Amino acid sequence: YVKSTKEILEKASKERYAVGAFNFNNMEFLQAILEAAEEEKAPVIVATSEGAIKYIGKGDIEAGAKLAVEMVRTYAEKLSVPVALHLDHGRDFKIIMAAIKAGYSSVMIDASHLPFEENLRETKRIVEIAHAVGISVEAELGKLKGIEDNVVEKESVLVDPEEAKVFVKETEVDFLAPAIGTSHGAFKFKGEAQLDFERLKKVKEYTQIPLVLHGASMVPQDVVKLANEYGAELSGAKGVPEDMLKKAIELGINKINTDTDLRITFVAYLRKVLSEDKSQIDPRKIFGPVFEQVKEIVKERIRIFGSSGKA
Ligand SMILES: O=C(COP(=O)(O)O)N(O)CCCOP(=O)(O)O
Ligand SMILES: [Zn+2]
Repeated sequence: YVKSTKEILEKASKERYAVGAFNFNNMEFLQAILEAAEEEKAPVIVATSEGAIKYIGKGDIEAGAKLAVEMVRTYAEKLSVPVALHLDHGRDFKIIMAAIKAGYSSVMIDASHLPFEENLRETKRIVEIAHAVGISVEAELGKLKGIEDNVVEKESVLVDPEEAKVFVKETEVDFLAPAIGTSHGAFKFKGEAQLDFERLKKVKEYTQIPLVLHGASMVPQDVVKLANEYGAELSGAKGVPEDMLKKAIELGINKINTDTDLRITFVAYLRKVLSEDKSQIDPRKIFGPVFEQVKEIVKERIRIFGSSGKA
């Protein structure tokens, strides 16, 4: 059934577990994510980035947002688990408004590329509008970038817990994504994986709101190897280790954005199915087994996040 992002995340924050926020760009990814949540009896957040809305609407933003909402509602109303639809990395005011108008439960205003004061002003503006119509808001502080062990870079890239305290108080934002060293995609971290847990601990203490981890894909090496065996070129791919994810959840992360793990699984098994079933032309017989695997990786993530059985 459909439930608000805010209710889903406040329960997670109180009970110290995390809920997956899985991105989708088409019907099959959405089906796989929702089936996984249902089988794990877990609450789930499904998310579209601005690029996903443009892709679903073939460039027509209103149509894309509307179709995303209607696909989610049509599937979710049959499920026994709570589902929320979220706009990921909203930057374009028109797209954020289109998502709110179409019926998204929450929107991210991503102004983290702007100086602190401008990020705060932009976020405050979206919060005022969204809250007026019962929609919750996520914002980001710091930049999604792997960090070396040097102080200067850390200060310019990672979240400043003191700033986070002021930011959340002034903007009344509902969820915060503090940058602690993760980054999007399959090639995270320059050297060894490292996250700044000290900063995360302080941000939770100072803000006491649900926190979000972006760039959280684990990039499983067995799947990367399989993809490469069937012709992909993903050597050097690296993600967030399981023990670090679990520690981040203990320290107060409640929403975990995961896209790359689904993409890598999709690519590995699509290549495998196509190369093994050379006469197959029925998309259902190709996508069927591929998205079974995508469903499985989502179930694995839900179990690691601790939200299995929390519906
Ligand atoms: O944090 C994440 C995903 O992190 P991951 O790459 O580690 O899965 N996200 O917000 C997903 C961002 C997807 O954006 P786009 O559709 O423009 O490519
Ligand atoms: Zn992100």
